[in-house]
Amino acid sequence: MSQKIVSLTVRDVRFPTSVEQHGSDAMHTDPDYSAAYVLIDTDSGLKGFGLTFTLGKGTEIVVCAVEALAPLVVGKSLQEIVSDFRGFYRLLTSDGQIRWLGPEKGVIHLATAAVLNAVWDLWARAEGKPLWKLLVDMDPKQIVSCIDFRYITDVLTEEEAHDILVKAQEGKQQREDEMLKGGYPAYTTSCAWLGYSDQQLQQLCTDALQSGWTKFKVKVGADLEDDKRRCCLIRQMIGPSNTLMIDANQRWDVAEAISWVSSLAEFNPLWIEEPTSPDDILGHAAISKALAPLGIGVATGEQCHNRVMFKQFLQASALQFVQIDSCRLGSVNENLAVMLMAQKFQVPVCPHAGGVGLCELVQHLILFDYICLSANLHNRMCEYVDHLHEHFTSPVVIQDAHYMPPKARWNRKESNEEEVQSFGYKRFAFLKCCGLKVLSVWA
Ligand SMILES: C[C@H](O)[C@@H](O)[C@@H](O)[C@H](O)C(=O)O
Ligand SMILES: [Mg+2]
Repeated sequence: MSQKIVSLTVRDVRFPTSVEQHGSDAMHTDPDYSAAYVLIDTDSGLKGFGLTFTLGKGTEIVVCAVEALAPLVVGKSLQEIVSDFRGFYRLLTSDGQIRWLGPEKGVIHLATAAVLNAVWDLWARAEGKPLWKLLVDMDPKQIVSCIDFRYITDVLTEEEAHDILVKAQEGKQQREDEMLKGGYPAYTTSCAWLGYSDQQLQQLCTDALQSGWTKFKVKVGADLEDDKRRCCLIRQMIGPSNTLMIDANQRWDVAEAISWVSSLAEFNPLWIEEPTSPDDILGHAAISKALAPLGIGVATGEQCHNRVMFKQFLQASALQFVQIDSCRLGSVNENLAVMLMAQKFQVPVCPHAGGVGLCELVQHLILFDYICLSANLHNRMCEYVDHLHEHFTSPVVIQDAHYMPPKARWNRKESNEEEVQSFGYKRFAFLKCCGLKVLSVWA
């Protein structure tokens, strides 16, 4: 069957997370976790679901951008798209009248991600596999055929990428079995959003320790004395051997970042995340260099808007942890490019997932990264936040602080609408929202 795409619709979905300060940080003090939520319909009845993560009012603009891209998608068949996925990626990112808005950055790139995430979902459903499994089962040639290597061939050519993937085939089955059994290691950010009180932080940390969490991220950057007190509190609670990370969400200038983080070095953080402007590659390099003697790495990526930026971060040794994001970059296609470059530079990938739906999405990418690329778990972990999973028909499964791979197989022939919304790349069918309850209040 051709699976011709007959329509693409997009919804503005918002959650009032700011009311209880969930997701708050030094720059986003009142975030309402939101999504531009895309539905692709085909002539066969098969659907694809995709989203991009945004905050509150900004969602309106992303929705407009998705609508602007829709004519490039409607009328194409899934077969046509995936037989030249690189070409389709370029089509979406190179439109003569739209690319001026980016190119490949900002609102238009978030929209590209939402659309492509839905296309990947459609493909995974058509194959009857969760997305990670679709990727893991693809041969290296097919994987590289999805990637646009334009602007990165000075660091990674198609041939090199292919060789990296071929080399990593060894032990692949064993790693897949290992993941199915024990899952991929995760860390939690949910104990220590900036707007949480000390009491709340302590309670959440106690609960998290009891549930088996060993790696914790704390928001910092608004007030140094507050940061010292909160880091001290959490370090005391988790003990010296558990892992602590800190995240400033772009709050500082370069020199300020170095001195502020040096003052927090006694709490032994593994990384400082987004210490300064996400675009300041050389600034991040300076911070990395200054903090290396303290044993503190620099992590960034949630607002690193494309593969070219990641290329330069890697070339400049400006980051020690690559935080890919399934919605900031151009979906799976561009994330594959970044994971391959990270592998070449031997820098660990630790995906960003602080938002609605990001955990559900990015788990598929990190499973691919481990099984088909890195074969390494040292200093590698995927972020987890404990919010809004109830809005997904199949939320992520965390066991003993590990992401358990989605195992669903979707059989098109036996499906009904409920099943359609329950399997595949993700299952980001926000049932409650699509019932418009949340939408009508918050949109
Ligand atoms: C506004 C958001 O919650 C951010 O604070 C969040 O994505 C964060 O930077 C993270 O690393 O999870
Ligand atoms: Mg962050």
